[in-house]
Formats: sequence, C-alpha cells, structure tokens
Amino acid sequence: MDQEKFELLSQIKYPADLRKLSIDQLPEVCKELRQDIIDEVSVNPGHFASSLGVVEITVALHYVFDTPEDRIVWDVGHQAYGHKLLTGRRDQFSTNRKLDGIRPFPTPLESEYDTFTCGHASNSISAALGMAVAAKKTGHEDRHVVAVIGDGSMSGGLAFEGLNNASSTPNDLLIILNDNDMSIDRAVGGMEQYLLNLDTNETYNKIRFKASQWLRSKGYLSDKRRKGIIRLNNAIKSAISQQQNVFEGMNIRYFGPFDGHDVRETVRILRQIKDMKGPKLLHLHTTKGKGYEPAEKAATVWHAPGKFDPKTGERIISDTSNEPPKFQEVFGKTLLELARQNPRIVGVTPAMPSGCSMNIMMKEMPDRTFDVGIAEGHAVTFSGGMAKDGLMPFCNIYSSFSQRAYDNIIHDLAILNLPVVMCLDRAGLVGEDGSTHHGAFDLAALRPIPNLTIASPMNEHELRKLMYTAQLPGKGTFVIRYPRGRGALRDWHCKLEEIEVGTGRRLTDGEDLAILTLGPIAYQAQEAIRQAGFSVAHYDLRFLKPLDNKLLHEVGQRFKRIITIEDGVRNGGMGSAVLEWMDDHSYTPRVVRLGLPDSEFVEHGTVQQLYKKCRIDAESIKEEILQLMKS
Ligand SMILES: Cc1ncc(C[n+]2csc(CCOP(=O)(O)OP(=O)(O)O)c2C)c(N)n1
Ligand SMILES: CC(=O)[C@@H](O)[C@H](O)COP(=O)(O)O
Ligand SMILES: [Mg+2]
Repeated sequence: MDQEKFELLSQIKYPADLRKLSIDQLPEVCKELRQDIIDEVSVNPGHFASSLGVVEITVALHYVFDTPEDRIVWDVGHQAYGHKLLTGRRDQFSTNRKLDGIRPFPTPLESEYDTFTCGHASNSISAALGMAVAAKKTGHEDRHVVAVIGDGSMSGGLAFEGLNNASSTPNDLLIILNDNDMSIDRAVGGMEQYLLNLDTNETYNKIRFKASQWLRSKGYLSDKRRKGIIRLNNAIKSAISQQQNVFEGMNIRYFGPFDGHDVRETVRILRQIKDMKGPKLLHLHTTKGKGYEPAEKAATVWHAPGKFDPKTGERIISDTSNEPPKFQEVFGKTLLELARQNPRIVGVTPAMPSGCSMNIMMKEMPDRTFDVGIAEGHAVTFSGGMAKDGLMPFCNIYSSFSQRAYDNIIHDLAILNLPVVMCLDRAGLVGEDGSTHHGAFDLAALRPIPNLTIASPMNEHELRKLMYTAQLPGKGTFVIRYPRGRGALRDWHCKLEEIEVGTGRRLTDGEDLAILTLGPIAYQAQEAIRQAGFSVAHYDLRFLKPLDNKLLHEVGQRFKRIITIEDGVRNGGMGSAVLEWMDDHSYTPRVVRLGLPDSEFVEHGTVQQLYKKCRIDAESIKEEILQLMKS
C-alpha cells in the first residue's frame, strides 16, 4: 500500500536517495511528501500548515545541497516535517511528539541532518552564520550553509542582529526567506510591510536575476566586484522604484521574489546561486498550508489543528462543554473585563494573540492592544515605556519565550518598579512541544530580582483575582504565571476582588506533615493527600515573592516534615525559597522539594506523562508522602 501510494517516497530513506532522481520527478516527490504529512498529522497531531508550505523548498534544498555535510538551519523547526521524512525518520514519524518518540523540532540530539536547536524563533541566521564562519576556519571551505527563516521569524530582533553581523563578517551564507505573509496569526510590522512592497518589483527582480546570470557567465561578476555591483544595482533600483533594497543596502545579495512552490525553478535558482561568494538572501513566496484547502483558507487554525479527517478537512474536536475553561480563555475574558473598567490598561503580545487569547480584547479594543511580532524583549521594554508614562500594560508572553526578555524584565521594568503586569502563559510543563517550550525556569530565574511580585494562581478564580490585584495602584511590576490548558473550575466567573500581596492560604489542615504548593499543581497534591491516608496540611503559597512570613512561621513551628511541589525547576524555585526561609528563621524541618530536574531537560509527552516522569503527579506525590512518613 505504502509503495503504491508513495512510489517515490518509499524509495527515499535519506537525501542521497532523493538526489538519484531526475529533476522532473521532483514535483511527484513533493506531491507524495505533502500527502504523507497530511496522512500522518491527521492522526498524530502536530504542526501542520507550515510544513505543507515548505514542501518544495525542502525537496529542492536536499536535492541541490549535499546534506548533511552542507548545513540547513531551520528557524523554529515547526515547518520541518518534510525534512524529517526525507532524513531517515519516516519509519518513526508516527511517534512524532510522543513520549520517547521523535522530537517535535529538529535537533542534532536526534539526527545529523538537524544542525542546531530549533523551537524558539529567529535564531537561524545567527547560528548559520556561526557555522559558515566555522566552516571556513576548520577546513570545510566547500561546505554550504543555508538558513531557512519565515517572514514571521524575520520580525525577531535576533534575526536583525544576525543580518547585521552577516553583512560585515566574511561568509558565504545563504538565507532563504520563506515569505507566506503569515506568522501564527497574520504577520505584522514594518518588515512584513516592506516584503509586501518588494513584491511589486517582481518583474524588475526577474530581469535583474537574468542580468546577473548573464554577467556572471561572461565573467564580469567576480566576487571582488560584488559589493560595487550591488551598490550600483541598488542605486538603479532605488531610482526606478524609489525604494532601496534593505538587504542589498547591507551588502547581502538579494534574489527574488520567486515562487517557492515551483520546485524545478527553485532547484534551478539554488544551483545558480549556491556557489556565489558572500552573504545572499533568496526570497521565496509560499502559501501556508499549501495543497490542503482548509489549511490554505485558515492558516492560523491549521497551524497546529489537532486531529482531523484528511478527506473532509473536518477537525476532530472532543466535546469539552462539561470541562473547565482554559486558563487562556479566562485570561482573555478577564483582561477585556478589566480593560473596560480601567482605561489605562493596554495589552501587549509578541506574536501570540490567538495562543494567549489576547485576541478577545484585540477584537473590541484594537487601538489598545499591540501585537509586536516575535519580539519578546521589545514587548517588555515597550510595555515599560508605556507604563513609565501612565499606562498599565498587561504583557503576555509564553514562559519559555520570555527567557528572551530576561534582561528587559530586570533593566526595563524591575529597576524602576514599573507597573507592568507580566503574564507568563504556558508556565510549567507544556507537553508535546518538549524541552524548548516547557516553562521550566521562570520561577528560579525571576525570584532573585528585587521589586518583582511573583504569583501563580491555583485556579481560574485566583487568576482573575490576581489580575485584578495586579492592576491596582502601587503594585509595581507584577508577574503572574499560569499553565497551558484547562483549569479546575467549570464555574470560572467570580467577583473581582483584591488578594493581599504576599499571602498564601491553608487549604486543608493536618498534623503529620505539610505540603506547600504553588499554582495548579495543588490539584495533584490534593489527590495524593486523599490517597495517602495521613493527616496532611496543605498550603497554597500563591506568592513566590514576597513570601508569606506568617504562613511560613506557622509551618515552621508546627511541622517537622515538609514537601514543596512546583511545576518548575526544583532547584532555585519555590522549594528552594522555602528551604532558605526555614534556615534563615532557624527552623529545621526535613524539606523534600519536588519539581522539574535541573540535571537534564524534560523532553516531550503528554503533560500527565511528564508529571509522572518528574514525580509531581498524584501517585508519585503519594509515594513521597509515604516515604517521608517513614523518616
Ligand atoms: C521566540 C519565539 N516566540 C514565539 C514563538 C511562537 N511561534 C512559533 S512559530 C511562530 C510563527 C512563525 O512564523 P514564520 O516564521 O513566518 O513561519 P510560518 O509558520 O509562517 O511558516 C511563532 C510566533 C516561538 N516559537 N519562538
Ligand atoms: C512552534 C511554536 O512555537 C508554536 O507553534 C507553539 O508550538 C505553540 O504552542 P501552543 O499550542 O501552546 O500555542
Ligand atoms: Mg510566515
């Protein structure tokens, strides 16, 4: 069956097999590859539309370049399913993103065809430039290095830093700009606008490409003359179009825009430019979701659509009407509610309006919400600027992406204690996106920073109240972290009221030991307490900073055994804070800290599977209780 349906694909285990085919067979390879992605992702969900959009680019790259000796660096890596299928992982693809299965994004830990860590956007140009420089300095002068970056990822500051350096460091890097006019939501910003305008010069660009081919064939286009010719070219182009090409202005040769779905043409162009010296950028137009109509029509939904029927395009969505809402939905609705009451509130998201549900406020208040593109550092500093002069920004960033903005939080918010509410979404384990996406480090990373208030709601009511509290006058920089997915309360709407900063609460009382939790991991603890059969006092700490001194004195005085549980790295976070506090106040309980390890990165799987691996699921907590009670 596989051989019939995938006649060519079934013959390709590695790119070397692909390279045995004729160029005229490539469109058929693309067709089969696209079908394989559709079949596989429909039953084993993952990132979808982006991979469909780069099928032809993927095939052309592996056809033209001598991978893995030549280096392809994917940006984000959510578009790399075709690459995985052509590089020895077709047999394992059904395990993609599953516990112990192949990883969600390319990584050299998995394959020599994966050249760098992927997951967080905008790093490909910098990493590829590093590889291009390393190739020259380590005796691999013939190695080609290619960065493949989307238009959305090009909005990230790191990409600009990479371009800036590439323009002045000797290198032969090729950057492929995969321009589909989309991020997860619609791509935003000046670069996007610029790329749109570049399209109007398509005819000019074609003529120019042909001219450069001709000049080269006549020997006029030597590498020595390259910069001069680029400048001349630029001057002519500016005169014709009243617009300078940004890339060429930076001495990066620009080719395009071309149709990135014409695999034969893409191969031809790549062959033409691959050995040209100096940095160069090939601009290809593609359609996100290409070849699968529902995805082409609604690329945001089909970015990662879950299971679906490949024939009808119907998404298979289980009935969740009896389940509690997602934290994201509660955040989005509460933000709008608060913004209606408080005119100083504005919303900021770096490219995740749908993911974090800020799109709810965006719809009603487009002029008070800002999607700044994939620019986490900027999102924070921009929020700081607005706060400095009178606004009250809610800046929502996925916890793991906020790692990009660590200094901005310290330097541009905390030092002035500016009233910005940093909402860290996807805090803790996120599941199938794996090690690059778990929000593992925020608690440990932010705890030492002066002025910050750091809180984590146990459930939807707490989230709403913390959001309300954070926007009250005089609260300074306020961090609220909460996880991906559903909360615990179906009846999530509650009155908005203030929670006194730095106060936790006792949820249940007991005599044998105390459990301290932060955030919704409390529910795993509650289940463990039910099963364990001991008299356990359970405290929801609620604030990591400031700690609740009164609560901790009560715990220190009453208990010789304490278990702390957090959905974050166990060293440096809440457990460490409690341990330090107990020591500082001369209490000497035995403290068992449960949380994510700092000895290895947590990989992918369902959240529940990963809780178990990290021993923060109910069953493991129960075992820890029993163990501690033996001591
Ligand atoms: C630092 C960082 N911020 C945000 C994201 C979330 N994210 C993943 S893919 C994506 C959109 C990327 O758009 P683009 O590069 O154009 O790729 P496309 O999906 O359009 O092919 C975003 C915002 C991320 N992975 N990393
Ligand atoms: C590739 C990437 O970074 C995003 O697509 C991420 O996978 C989104 O995850 P959520 O589904 O949690 O929004
Ligand atoms: Mg894009």
